[in-house]
Amino acid sequence: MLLSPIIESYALILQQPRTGDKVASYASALSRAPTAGDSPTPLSSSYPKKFAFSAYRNTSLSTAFRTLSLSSNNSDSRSVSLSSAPQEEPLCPKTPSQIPKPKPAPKTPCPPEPDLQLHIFKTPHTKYTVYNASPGKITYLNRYSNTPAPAWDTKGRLEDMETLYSQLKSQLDSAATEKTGMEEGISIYKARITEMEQVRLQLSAANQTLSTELAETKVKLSSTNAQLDDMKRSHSFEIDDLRRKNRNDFEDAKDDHRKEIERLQREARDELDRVRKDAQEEADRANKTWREELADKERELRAELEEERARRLREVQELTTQFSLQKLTADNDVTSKDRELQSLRSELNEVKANLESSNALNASLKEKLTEASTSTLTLETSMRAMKAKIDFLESDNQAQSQAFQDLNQQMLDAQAVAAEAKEKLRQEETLRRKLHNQVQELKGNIRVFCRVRPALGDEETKTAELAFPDADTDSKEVVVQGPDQKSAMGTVTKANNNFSFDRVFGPSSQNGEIFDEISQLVQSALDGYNVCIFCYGQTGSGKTHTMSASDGMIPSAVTQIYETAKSLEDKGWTYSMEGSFVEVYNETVNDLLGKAEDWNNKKHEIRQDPVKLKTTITDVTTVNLDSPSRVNAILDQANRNRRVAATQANSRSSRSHSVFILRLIGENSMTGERSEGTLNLVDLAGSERLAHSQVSGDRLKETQNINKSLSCLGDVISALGSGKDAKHIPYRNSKLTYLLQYSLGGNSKTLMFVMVSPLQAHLSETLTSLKFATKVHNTHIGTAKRQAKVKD
Ligand SMILES: Nc1ncnc2c1ncn2[C@@H]1O[C@H](COP(=O)(O)OP(=O)(O)OP(=O)(O)O)[C@@H](O)[C@H]1O
Repeated sequence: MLLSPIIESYALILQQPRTGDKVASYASALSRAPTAGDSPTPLSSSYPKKFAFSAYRNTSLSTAFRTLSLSSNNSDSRSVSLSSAPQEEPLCPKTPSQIPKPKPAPKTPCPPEPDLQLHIFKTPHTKYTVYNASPGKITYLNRYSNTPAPAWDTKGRLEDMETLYSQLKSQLDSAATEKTGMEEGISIYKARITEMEQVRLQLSAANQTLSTELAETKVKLSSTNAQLDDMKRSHSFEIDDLRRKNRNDFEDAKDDHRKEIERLQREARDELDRVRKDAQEEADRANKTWREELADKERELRAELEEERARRLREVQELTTQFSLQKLTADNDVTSKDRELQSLRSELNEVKANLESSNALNASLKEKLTEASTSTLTLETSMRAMKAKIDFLESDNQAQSQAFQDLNQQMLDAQAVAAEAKEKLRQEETLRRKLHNQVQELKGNIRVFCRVRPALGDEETKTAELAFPDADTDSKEVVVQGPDQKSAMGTVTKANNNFSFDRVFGPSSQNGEIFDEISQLVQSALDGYNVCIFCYGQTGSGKTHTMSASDGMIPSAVTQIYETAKSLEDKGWTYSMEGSFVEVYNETVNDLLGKAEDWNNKKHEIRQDPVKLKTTITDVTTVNLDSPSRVNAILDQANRNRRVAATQANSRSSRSHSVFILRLIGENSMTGERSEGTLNLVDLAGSERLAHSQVSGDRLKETQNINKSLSCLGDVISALGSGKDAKHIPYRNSKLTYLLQYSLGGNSKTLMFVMVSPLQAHLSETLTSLKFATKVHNTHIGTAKRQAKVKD
């Protein structure tokens, strides 16, 4: 009975799962081992013996013995054993190194536990088996018969007990030995634990050190990161600076490159100018030759003329003397004079021929200039090619730098040459102006052209007899058959009236043809001279058609001036054109570009500037002619105003003089020269004679005023021809002559168109007009001299 708790403890131990944690299981079993007062049963088996010792470690030997004795008294068994106790490794190794390491759980399932049996062997003849058939029940068996042991076998039991005692003692000894071993093991464990503690402390210290180092390393790392960031920032700044610098360098290089290209282009242009200059030089040489020839001719002609004049004067004196002395001799002298006159005529013809050859030279010069323009075009083409070349060169700067330098040199040379060419051109233009003026002077500063208009509509049958004998050659003569004349004998004859002018235009002539003849005068206006072109003739003779038709003198002159001014821009000239258009009606000046309604209210005064030789009209409209098309608008407005002012029976254009005043101001930016010319284009009122017009009242007054102003015009021209001083020229006698004061006489150039109607009904007026024109034609103004003859 006393052994049952121990057996139960064993059973519990044996029933524990076979895990590695045996120590915990045994401790648990011992915790339930009998305490003082219990009766432990010593174990004889070798392996559980240790635990028996443990079970009794707090029990005295006597108590243990007694307990066993008591137990043996109640049983036949002499020994106790655990028949099915597992033979496992020792639970408590002797050294720390023998501490069992946990083993992994067996992979195969454990075999089923057999019924627990405890065998205790005491003597050779007695056997006690403790059999635990069921919990709490122990049976003692005879060792031989394996039947329950008899209670009476005391001796056997004592022997068994002695045996058990000796066994117990030896077990206790061995337990003590084991205890010592275990204590040693414990001390070893302790030492080991101490060691491990030290190791742990060392490890802690090392850990601490490592932590500190880690913290320091972290600090260093963060400072390194900060440094790295700083470096990155500074590096990025440096990169930015470098980029900026690179960009600036690139821009500089680009600028230099662009400048280089511009310079090369300039040089190319200069090269072009140089080539142009070469062409110009060629023209200059021809021009120079021509000029020299012209100068020679001019000198010769002047000398001849002077000589002829002196000779003629002498001859006239001689003839006069001889005429007074001998009449017969005078006849001979007259004959001789006729011959001389003939010779003079031939000389005059010669002079004219020379002039024509000069004109031909002029034309050839023009051709050369055209050639020069052509070569300029060629040069422009080559310039374009050069530009393309420059573009190509741009693509490879490095390789082309040498070529650029060469080009640069060439262009510098060309620049110098171009400057020279420009200077020569300018000199050429100055010379051309001078020569042009000389030619105009040679032609005469007053010229008369005659124009016969065609018969219109049903006028064909009523025309007068007009002939143009030299129409195929000079076109200078017109022959008008006069009215019937009865002789004393009663015969009726018709006299031929021959008129000779600078140029005669027949009925088939067109405005364009006429303008060609006067274009040189327009050029003179551009060169700074005052020019006056007026149309004289009876009503309906074609004055307005010649002046103001769409292809008339006024539009054509403006167009030519505009074009010439543009072409002179190359030579440094800039022109401004101002136009005004007035009429002189009944000795009053009206503004044709103003409002016709204002004519009665506005008074316009003519003001003269004797210093600048300039005429101005107060309060008159002045239009800036910035394009040729403006002139048509001006002419339309003038016509509208004239229509408003006209009465039913009185066309205003027939009864007033209209004056188109074009002021041309040129400035040369190269030379600083300035020119100021005026072109007056005058459409005179009808020149019908008072006696023929048979009018009265207002019409009479108009006619009187017209005749007065036309007569004054004749007087002024006559006075100019007689060489009178400017002070004695009667400009002030009429508004018309006063207005044209600085455009008639002096250095000015005058052209009169005498307009002729082809009608028989107008014959008388035609003859009167032609005679007046002849008078003007015979007037010599300025340096050029003219001679003309009129045969009645
Ligand atoms: N050369 C010409 N060719 C064709 N028609 C012309 C020519 N000359 C004049 N005419 C016509 O003759 C007519 C009269 O011409 P215009 O009006 O020019 O004369 P005018 O002398 O100016 O007259 P007015 O003194 O009244 O102004 C117009 O119808 C005009 O078209």
